[in-house]
Amino acid sequence: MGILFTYDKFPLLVVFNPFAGRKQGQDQFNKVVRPALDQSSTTFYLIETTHHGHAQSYFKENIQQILIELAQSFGIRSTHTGGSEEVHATSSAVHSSSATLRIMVLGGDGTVHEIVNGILTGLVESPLITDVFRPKVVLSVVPTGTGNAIATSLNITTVQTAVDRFLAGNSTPLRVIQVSKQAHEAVKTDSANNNNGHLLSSVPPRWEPHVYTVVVNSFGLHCATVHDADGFRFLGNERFKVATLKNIVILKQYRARVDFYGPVQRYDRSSKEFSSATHVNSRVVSTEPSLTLSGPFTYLMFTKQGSLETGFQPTPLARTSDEWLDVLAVQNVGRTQILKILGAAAKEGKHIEMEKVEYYKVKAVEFESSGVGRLCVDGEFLNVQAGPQGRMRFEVVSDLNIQLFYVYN
Ligand SMILES: Nc1ncnc2c1ncn2[C@@H]1O[C@H](COP(=O)(O)OP(=O)(O)OP(=O)(O)O)[C@@H](O)[C@H]1O
Repeated sequence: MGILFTYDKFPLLVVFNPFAGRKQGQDQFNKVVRPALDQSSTTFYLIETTHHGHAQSYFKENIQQILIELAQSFGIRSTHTGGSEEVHATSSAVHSSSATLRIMVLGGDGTVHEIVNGILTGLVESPLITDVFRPKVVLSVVPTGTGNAIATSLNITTVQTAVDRFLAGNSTPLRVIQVSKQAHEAVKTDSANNNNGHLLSSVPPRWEPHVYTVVVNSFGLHCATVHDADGFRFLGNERFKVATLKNIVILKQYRARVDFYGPVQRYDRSSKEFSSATHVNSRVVSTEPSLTLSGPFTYLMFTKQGSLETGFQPTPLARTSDEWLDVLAVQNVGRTQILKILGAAAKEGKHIEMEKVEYYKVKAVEFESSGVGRLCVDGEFLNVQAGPQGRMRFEVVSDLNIQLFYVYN
Protein backbone atom coordinates (compact mmCIF):
# COMPACT_ATOMS: atom_id res chain seq x y z
CA MET A 1 0.00 0.00 0.00
CA GLY A 2 2.96 2.22 0.67
CA ILE A 3 1.50 4.55 3.27
CA LEU A 4 4.74 6.01 4.58
CA PHE A 5 3.71 8.10 7.51
CA THR A 6 5.87 11.06 8.25
CA TYR A 7 3.81 12.19 11.23
CA ASP A 8 5.28 12.28 14.73
CA LYS A 9 2.50 10.12 15.93
CA PHE A 10 1.03 7.24 14.00
CA PRO A 11 -2.33 8.33 12.58
CA LEU A 12 -5.72 7.04 13.54
CA LEU A 13 -7.07 4.82 10.75
CA VAL A 14 -10.73 5.67 10.10
CA VAL A 15 -12.67 2.92 8.31
CA PHE A 16 -15.91 4.30 6.94
CA ASN A 17 -18.61 2.00 5.55
CA PRO A 18 -21.07 4.26 3.68
CA PHE A 19 -23.53 1.39 3.21
CA ALA A 20 -24.02 0.49 6.89
CA GLY A 21 -27.29 1.15 8.71
CA ARG A 22 -29.41 3.75 6.99
CA LYS A 23 -26.39 5.13 5.13
CA GLN A 24 -26.10 8.05 7.55
CA GLY A 25 -22.36 7.52 8.12
CA GLN A 26 -21.17 10.27 5.76
CA ASP A 27 -23.38 12.85 7.42
CA GLN A 28 -22.26 11.78 10.91
CA PHE A 29 -18.63 11.84 9.84
CA ASN A 30 -18.92 15.39 8.48
CA LYS A 31 -21.01 16.78 11.34
CA VAL A 32 -19.64 15.02 14.42
CA VAL A 33 -16.52 12.94 13.85
CA ARG A 34 -14.35 15.12 11.61
CA PRO A 35 -14.80 18.33 13.66
CA ALA A 36 -13.90 16.43 16.87
CA LEU A 37 -10.79 14.88 15.29
CA ASP A 38 -9.71 18.24 13.87
CA GLN A 39 -10.28 20.02 17.16
CA SER A 40 -8.23 17.44 19.06
CA SER A 41 -5.49 17.60 16.37
CA THR A 42 -5.89 13.88 15.72
CA THR A 43 -4.22 12.99 12.46
CA PHE A 44 -6.23 10.40 10.59
CA TYR A 45 -6.10 8.34 7.43
CA LEU A 46 -9.51 7.64 5.86
CA ILE A 47 -10.37 4.28 4.32
CA GLU A 48 -13.81 4.32 2.68
CA THR A 49 -15.11 0.85 1.87
CA THR A 50 -16.52 0.43 -1.63
CA HIS A 51 -17.92 -3.11 -1.46
CA HIS A 52 -18.66 -6.09 0.77
CA GLY A 53 -15.42 -7.64 2.01
CA HIS A 54 -13.36 -4.52 1.26
CA ALA A 55 -12.40 -3.81 4.91
CA GLN A 56 -11.34 -7.44 5.34
CA SER A 57 -9.20 -7.60 2.19
CA TYR A 58 -7.69 -4.18 2.92
CA PHE A 59 -6.40 -5.26 6.33
CA LYS A 60 -5.39 -8.73 5.14
CA GLU A 61 -3.19 -7.16 2.46
CA ASN A 62 -1.88 -4.18 4.42
CA ILE A 63 -1.67 -5.07 8.10
CA GLN A 64 1.95 -6.19 7.97
CA GLN A 65 3.09 -2.95 6.35
CA ILE A 66 0.91 -0.91 8.73
CA LEU A 67 2.48 -2.65 11.75
CA ILE A 68 6.01 -2.20 10.43
CA GLU A 69 5.36 1.53 10.06
CA LEU A 70 3.70 1.59 13.49
CA ALA A 71 6.76 -0.10 15.01
CA GLN A 72 9.02 2.43 13.34
CA SER A 73 6.95 5.32 14.65
CA PHE A 74 7.45 3.90 18.16
CA GLY A 75 11.20 3.69 17.63
CA ILE A 76 11.27 -0.04 17.07
CA ARG A 77 13.65 -1.21 14.33
CA SER A 78 12.54 -3.68 11.66
CA THR A 79 14.84 -5.93 9.66
CA HIS A 80 14.28 -7.97 6.55
CA THR A 81 15.51 -11.54 6.83
CA GLY A 82 14.83 -14.43 4.50
CA GLY A 83 11.88 -12.83 2.77
CA SER A 84 10.09 -11.77 5.96
CA GLU A 85 10.11 -8.75 8.21
CA GLU A 86 11.01 -8.95 11.89
CA VAL A 87 10.92 -6.19 14.44
CA HIS A 88 13.41 -5.66 17.25
CA ALA A 89 13.28 -3.29 20.18
CA THR A 90 16.21 -0.91 19.88
CA SER A 91 16.10 0.06 23.52
CA SER A 92 14.71 -1.47 26.67
CA ALA A 93 12.75 1.74 27.15
CA VAL A 94 10.51 0.71 24.27
CA HIS A 95 7.85 -1.57 25.63
CA SER A 96 5.96 -3.60 23.10
CA SER A 97 2.72 -2.91 24.99
CA SER A 98 2.99 0.83 24.32
CA ALA A 99 2.58 0.37 20.56
CA THR A 100 -1.07 0.98 19.79
CA LEU A 101 -2.78 0.85 16.44
CA ARG A 102 -5.97 2.92 16.70
CA ILE A 103 -8.79 2.20 14.28
CA MET A 104 -12.06 4.13 14.26
CA VAL A 105 -14.91 2.21 12.62
CA LEU A 106 -17.90 4.08 11.21
CA GLY A 107 -20.16 1.16 10.46
CA GLY A 108 -21.84 -1.72 12.18
CA ASP A 109 -20.75 -5.03 13.63
CA GLY A 110 -20.15 -6.52 10.18
CA THR A 111 -17.44 -3.94 9.49
CA VAL A 112 -15.74 -4.67 12.83
CA HIS A 113 -15.91 -8.40 12.03
CA GLU A 114 -14.22 -7.80 8.68
CA ILE A 115 -11.43 -5.71 10.23
CA VAL A 116 -10.69 -8.32 12.93
CA ASN A 117 -10.63 -11.15 10.38
CA GLY A 118 -8.58 -9.16 7.90
CA ILE A 119 -5.96 -8.39 10.55
CA LEU A 120 -5.77 -11.95 11.87
CA THR A 121 -5.59 -13.56 8.43
CA GLY A 122 -3.00 -10.99 7.35
CA LEU A 123 -0.84 -12.00 10.31
CA VAL A 124 -1.06 -15.80 9.89
CA GLU A 125 2.47 -17.23 10.07
CA SER A 126 3.89 -13.72 10.23
CA PRO A 127 6.98 -13.32 12.41
CA LEU A 128 6.00 -9.70 13.11
CA ILE A 129 4.09 -10.30 16.34
CA THR A 130 6.39 -11.50 19.09
CA ASP A 131 6.97 -10.84 22.78
CA VAL A 132 9.15 -7.90 21.67
CA PHE A 133 6.43 -6.37 19.54
CA ARG A 134 2.85 -7.21 20.36
CA PRO A 135 0.83 -4.06 19.61
CA LYS A 136 -2.64 -3.39 20.90
CA VAL A 137 -5.24 -2.84 18.20
CA VAL A 138 -7.76 -0.48 19.79
CA LEU A 139 -11.06 0.03 18.01
CA SER A 140 -13.31 3.03 18.38
CA VAL A 141 -16.68 1.65 17.32
CA VAL A 142 -18.88 4.50 16.09
CA PRO A 143 -22.43 3.13 15.83
CA THR A 144 -23.61 3.89 12.29
CA GLY A 145 -24.76 0.33 11.52
CA THR A 146 -28.07 -1.36 12.22
CA GLY A 147 -27.65 -3.56 15.30
CA ASN A 148 -24.39 -2.03 16.62
CA ALA A 149 -24.10 -4.83 19.20
CA ILE A 150 -20.52 -4.06 20.25
CA ALA A 151 -21.19 -0.36 20.78
CA THR A 152 -24.53 -0.95 22.49
CA SER A 153 -22.99 -3.55 24.82
CA LEU A 154 -20.53 -0.84 25.89
CA ASN A 155 -23.43 1.56 26.38
CA ILE A 156 -22.32 3.62 23.37
CA THR A 157 -25.55 4.48 21.63
CA THR A 158 -24.71 7.73 19.85
CA VAL A 159 -21.94 8.87 17.53
CA GLN A 160 -21.08 11.68 19.95
CA THR A 161 -20.66 9.21 22.86
CA ALA A 162 -18.35 7.06 20.72
CA VAL A 163 -16.21 10.10 19.86
CA ASP A 164 -16.11 11.19 23.51
CA ARG A 165 -14.98 7.73 24.63
CA PHE A 166 -12.29 7.71 21.94
CA LEU A 167 -10.98 11.08 23.10
CA ALA A 168 -11.06 9.96 26.76
CA GLY A 169 -8.77 7.08 25.73
CA ASN A 170 -9.85 4.25 28.08
CA SER A 171 -10.12 0.79 26.58
CA THR A 172 -11.14 -2.76 27.48
CA PRO A 173 -10.29 -6.06 25.74
CA LEU A 174 -12.53 -7.14 22.86
CA ARG A 175 -12.22 -10.91 23.08
CA VAL A 176 -12.34 -12.86 19.86
CA ILE A 177 -14.13 -16.21 19.43
CA GLN A 178 -12.26 -18.70 17.29
CA VAL A 179 -14.60 -20.77 15.11
CA SER A 180 -12.89 -23.94 13.90
CA LYS A 181 -13.59 -26.85 11.60
CA GLN A 182 -12.15 -30.30 12.09
CA ALA A 183 -8.94 -30.94 10.21
CA HIS A 184 -9.60 -33.18 7.23
CA GLU A 185 -7.71 -36.25 8.49
CA ALA A 186 -9.45 -36.03 11.89
CA VAL A 187 -12.85 -36.21 10.21
CA LYS A 188 -11.79 -39.24 8.18
CA THR A 189 -10.51 -41.14 11.23
CA ASP A 190 -13.57 -40.37 13.27
CA SER A 191 -16.08 -41.34 10.63
CA ALA A 192 -14.20 -44.59 10.01
CA ASN A 193 -14.58 -45.52 13.71
CA ASN A 194 -18.00 -44.18 14.00
CA ASN A 195 -21.21 -46.16 13.80
CA ASN A 196 -23.73 -44.00 15.56
CA GLY A 197 -22.73 -40.52 14.51
CA HIS A 198 -20.74 -39.70 17.67
CA LEU A 199 -17.01 -39.38 18.13
CA LEU A 200 -15.46 -42.56 19.46
CA SER A 201 -11.78 -41.73 19.06
CA SER A 202 -9.77 -41.43 22.27
CA VAL A 203 -7.70 -38.60 20.75
CA PRO A 204 -9.31 -35.14 20.63
CA PRO A 205 -9.68 -34.03 17.00
CA ARG A 206 -7.38 -31.41 15.50
CA TRP A 207 -9.15 -28.14 14.79
CA GLU A 208 -8.38 -25.62 12.06
CA PRO A 209 -9.43 -22.00 12.61
CA HIS A 210 -12.02 -21.04 10.00
CA VAL A 211 -13.18 -17.58 11.05
CA TYR A 212 -13.07 -15.29 14.10
CA THR A 213 -16.18 -13.70 15.53
CA VAL A 214 -16.70 -10.80 17.92
CA VAL A 215 -20.47 -10.57 18.17
CA VAL A 216 -22.73 -13.59 17.82
CA ASN A 217 -22.83 -17.11 16.42
CA SER A 218 -26.29 -18.60 16.09
CA PHE A 219 -28.41 -21.46 14.84
CA GLY A 220 -32.15 -21.85 14.46
CA LEU A 221 -34.58 -18.96 14.66
CA HIS A 222 -31.96 -16.25 15.25
CA CYS A 223 -29.87 -17.36 12.27
CA ALA A 224 -32.96 -17.53 10.02
CA THR A 225 -33.88 -14.04 11.19
CA VAL A 226 -30.47 -12.53 10.43
CA HIS A 227 -30.58 -14.22 7.03
CA ASP A 228 -33.99 -12.81 6.13
CA ALA A 229 -33.37 -9.38 7.69
CA ASP A 230 -30.99 -8.46 4.87
CA GLY A 231 -33.96 -8.29 2.50
CA PHE A 232 -35.61 -5.71 4.80
CA ARG A 233 -32.61 -3.34 5.01
CA PHE A 234 -34.76 -0.38 3.91
CA LEU A 235 -36.58 -0.64 7.28
CA GLY A 236 -33.43 0.21 9.30
CA ASN A 237 -33.43 -1.34 12.77
CA GLU A 238 -36.99 -2.60 12.36
CA ARG A 239 -35.70 -5.15 9.84
CA PHE A 240 -34.81 -7.62 12.61
CA LYS A 241 -38.29 -7.38 14.17
CA VAL A 242 -40.03 -8.03 10.85
CA ALA A 243 -37.74 -10.96 10.00
CA THR A 244 -38.24 -12.45 13.50
CA LEU A 245 -42.03 -12.33 13.19
CA LYS A 246 -41.84 -13.92 9.75
CA ASN A 247 -39.80 -16.81 11.15
CA ILE A 248 -42.07 -17.26 14.15
CA VAL A 249 -45.07 -17.63 11.82
CA ILE A 250 -43.25 -20.46 10.00
CA LEU A 251 -41.57 -21.70 13.22
CA LYS A 252 -39.25 -24.70 12.87
CA GLN A 253 -37.34 -26.79 15.38
CA TYR A 254 -33.68 -27.25 14.44
CA ARG A 255 -32.07 -30.63 15.13
CA ALA A 256 -28.52 -30.51 16.47
CA ARG A 257 -26.43 -31.44 19.48
CA VAL A 258 -24.24 -29.11 21.46
CA ASP A 259 -21.33 -30.34 23.58
CA PHE A 260 -19.65 -28.11 26.15
CA TYR A 261 -16.01 -28.70 27.12
CA GLY A 262 -14.30 -27.48 30.24
CA PRO A 263 -16.06 -25.75 33.13
CA VAL A 264 -19.69 -24.77 32.61
CA GLN A 265 -21.74 -22.35 34.67
CA ARG A 266 -25.53 -22.24 34.49
CA TYR A 267 -27.72 -19.29 35.42
CA ASP A 268 -29.90 -20.21 38.36
CA ARG A 269 -33.24 -18.38 38.43
CA SER A 270 -33.76 -18.73 42.16
CA SER A 271 -30.38 -17.36 43.28
CA LYS A 272 -30.06 -15.08 40.19
CA GLU A 273 -26.45 -16.13 39.91
CA PHE A 274 -24.34 -18.50 37.84
CA SER A 275 -23.25 -21.70 39.54
CA SER A 276 -21.11 -24.58 38.39
CA ALA A 277 -22.98 -27.15 36.30
CA THR A 278 -20.04 -29.52 35.85
CA HIS A 279 -17.22 -31.28 37.59
CA VAL A 280 -14.55 -28.72 38.53
CA ASN A 281 -11.84 -30.62 36.66
CA SER A 282 -13.63 -30.77 33.32
CA ARG A 283 -11.04 -30.15 30.64
CA VAL A 284 -11.39 -27.80 27.67
CA VAL A 285 -9.43 -30.20 25.43
CA SER A 286 -11.00 -33.61 25.88
CA THR A 287 -12.92 -36.30 24.06
CA GLU A 288 -15.53 -36.21 26.83
CA PRO A 289 -17.93 -33.27 26.88
CA SER A 290 -18.69 -31.87 30.30
CA LEU A 291 -22.34 -31.27 29.35
CA THR A 292 -24.46 -32.01 26.27
CA LEU A 293 -27.66 -30.37 25.03
CA SER A 294 -29.42 -32.72 22.65
CA GLY A 295 -31.99 -30.35 21.08
CA PRO A 296 -33.96 -29.86 18.97
CA PHE A 297 -33.39 -26.13 19.31
CA THR A 298 -35.77 -23.30 18.67
CA TYR A 299 -33.15 -20.68 19.47
CA LEU A 300 -29.44 -21.12 20.06
CA MET A 301 -26.61 -18.62 20.27
CA PHE A 302 -22.99 -18.35 21.45
CA THR A 303 -21.90 -14.78 22.03
CA LYS A 304 -19.55 -12.30 23.74
CA GLN A 305 -21.92 -9.33 23.69
CA GLY A 306 -24.49 -8.42 26.32
CA SER A 307 -26.73 -6.57 23.89
CA LEU A 308 -27.42 -7.20 20.20
CA GLU A 309 -29.29 -3.93 19.67
CA THR A 310 -30.72 -1.28 21.98
CA GLY A 311 -32.87 -3.10 24.56
CA PHE A 312 -32.47 -6.58 23.03
CA GLN A 313 -30.28 -8.53 25.43
CA PRO A 314 -30.43 -12.29 24.80
CA THR A 315 -27.28 -12.85 26.93
CA PRO A 316 -27.51 -9.84 29.25
CA LEU A 317 -24.63 -10.90 31.52
CA ALA A 318 -22.05 -11.37 28.74
CA ARG A 319 -18.85 -9.33 29.01
CA THR A 320 -16.81 -8.24 26.00
CA SER A 321 -13.62 -8.50 28.02
CA ASP A 322 -13.76 -11.86 29.85
CA GLU A 323 -12.88 -15.39 28.73
CA TRP A 324 -16.36 -16.90 28.97
CA LEU A 325 -18.56 -17.65 26.01
CA ASP A 326 -22.23 -16.99 26.81
CA VAL A 327 -24.72 -19.56 25.49
CA LEU A 328 -28.46 -19.05 25.26
CA ALA A 329 -30.45 -22.18 24.43
CA VAL A 330 -34.19 -22.60 24.03
CA GLN A 331 -35.08 -26.18 23.21
CA ASN A 332 -38.25 -27.22 21.42
CA VAL A 333 -40.80 -24.56 22.31
CA GLY A 334 -43.87 -23.40 20.36
CA ARG A 335 -44.83 -20.04 18.86
CA THR A 336 -46.52 -18.54 21.90
CA GLN A 337 -43.64 -19.37 24.19
CA ILE A 338 -40.86 -18.15 21.89
CA LEU A 339 -42.79 -14.90 21.33
CA LYS A 340 -42.96 -14.39 25.11
CA ILE A 341 -39.27 -15.26 25.52
CA LEU A 342 -38.11 -12.88 22.79
CA GLY A 343 -40.47 -10.17 24.08
CA ALA A 344 -38.81 -10.47 27.50
CA ALA A 345 -35.32 -10.54 25.91
CA ALA A 346 -36.21 -7.22 24.25
CA LYS A 347 -36.99 -5.83 27.72
CA GLU A 348 -33.32 -5.80 28.73
CA GLY A 349 -32.90 -9.53 29.10
CA LYS A 350 -35.78 -10.39 31.44
CA HIS A 351 -36.26 -13.76 29.67
CA ILE A 352 -33.41 -15.35 31.64
CA GLU A 353 -35.89 -15.62 34.54
CA MET A 354 -38.28 -17.72 32.40
CA GLU A 355 -38.72 -21.45 32.32
CA LYS A 356 -37.36 -23.17 29.17
CA VAL A 357 -34.62 -20.55 28.87
CA GLU A 358 -31.18 -22.05 29.50
CA TYR A 359 -28.32 -19.61 29.98
CA TYR A 360 -24.75 -20.88 30.36
CA LYS A 361 -21.21 -19.53 30.54
CA VAL A 362 -18.78 -21.99 28.96
CA LYS A 363 -15.18 -22.22 27.75
CA ALA A 364 -15.66 -24.21 24.54
CA VAL A 365 -18.63 -25.46 22.52
CA GLU A 366 -18.84 -28.04 19.78
CA PHE A 367 -21.85 -27.97 17.53
CA GLU A 368 -23.13 -30.77 15.33
CA SER A 369 -26.19 -30.43 13.12
CA SER A 370 -28.34 -33.51 12.47
CA GLY A 371 -29.11 -32.42 8.92
CA VAL A 372 -27.44 -30.00 6.53
CA GLY A 373 -27.63 -26.78 8.53
CA ARG A 374 -26.84 -23.10 8.53
CA LEU A 375 -24.89 -21.20 11.17
CA CYS A 376 -24.79 -17.45 11.40
CA VAL A 377 -21.34 -16.09 12.34
CA ASP A 378 -21.40 -12.32 12.95
CA GLY A 379 -24.00 -11.82 10.22
CA GLU A 380 -22.31 -14.10 7.70
CA PHE A 381 -23.48 -17.63 6.96
CA LEU A 382 -21.80 -21.00 7.13
CA ASN A 383 -23.44 -24.04 5.63
CA VAL A 384 -22.57 -27.07 7.73
CA GLN A 385 -22.68 -30.71 6.74
CA ALA A 386 -24.79 -33.14 8.73
CA GLY A 387 -23.19 -35.22 11.48
CA PRO A 388 -19.58 -35.35 12.71
CA GLN A 389 -18.14 -34.17 9.38
CA GLY A 390 -19.77 -30.80 9.85
CA ARG A 391 -18.83 -30.40 13.51
CA MET A 392 -17.71 -26.87 14.48
CA ARG A 393 -15.93 -25.64 17.61
CA PHE A 394 -16.33 -22.20 19.22
CA GLU A 395 -13.99 -20.94 21.91
CA VAL A 396 -12.51 -17.78 23.35
CA VAL A 397 -8.88 -18.76 22.87
CA SER A 398 -6.19 -17.34 25.14
CA ASP A 399 -3.52 -17.07 22.39
CA LEU A 400 -1.97 -13.60 22.83
CA ASN A 401 -1.34 -13.36 19.08
CA ILE A 402 -5.10 -13.55 18.50
CA GLN A 403 -6.33 -11.55 21.48
CA LEU A 404 -4.80 -8.30 20.19
CA PHE A 405 -8.01 -6.29 20.19
CA TYR A 406 -9.40 -3.64 22.52
CA VAL A 407 -12.33 -1.23 22.30
CA TYR A 408 -12.58 2.30 23.64
CA ASN A 409 -15.15 2.16 26.43
N1 LIG B 1 -19.59 0.56 -0.20
C1 LIG B 1 -20.26 -0.55 0.15
N2 LIG B 1 -21.34 -0.94 -0.58
C2 LIG B 1 -22.06 -2.03 -0.24
N3 LIG B 1 -21.78 -2.80 0.84
C3 LIG B 1 -20.71 -2.45 1.59
C4 LIG B 1 -19.89 -1.31 1.28
N4 LIG B 1 -18.91 -1.22 2.22
C5 LIG B 1 -19.10 -2.26 3.06
N5 LIG B 1 -20.18 -2.99 2.70
C6 LIG B 1 -20.81 -4.13 3.38
O1 LIG B 1 -21.89 -3.63 4.15
C7 LIG B 1 -22.35 -4.66 5.00
C8 LIG B 1 -23.04 -4.10 6.20
O2 LIG B 1 -22.13 -3.45 7.05
P1 LIG B 1 -22.28 -3.49 8.60
O3 LIG B 1 -22.51 -4.89 9.07
O4 LIG B 1 -21.14 -2.78 9.20
O5 LIG B 1 -23.60 -2.64 8.86
P2 LIG B 1 -25.05 -3.10 9.32
O6 LIG B 1 -25.36 -4.45 8.82
O7 LIG B 1 -25.97 -1.98 8.95
O8 LIG B 1 -24.91 -3.08 10.92
P3 LIG B 1 -24.88 -4.28 12.02
O9 LIG B 1 -23.91 -5.32 11.51
O10 LIG B 1 -24.39 -3.58 13.26
O11 LIG B 1 -26.28 -4.76 12.14
C9 LIG B 1 -21.09 -5.47 5.30
O12 LIG B 1 -21.33 -6.78 4.83
C10 LIG B 1 -20.00 -4.81 4.45
O13 LIG B 1 -19.13 -5.74 3.85
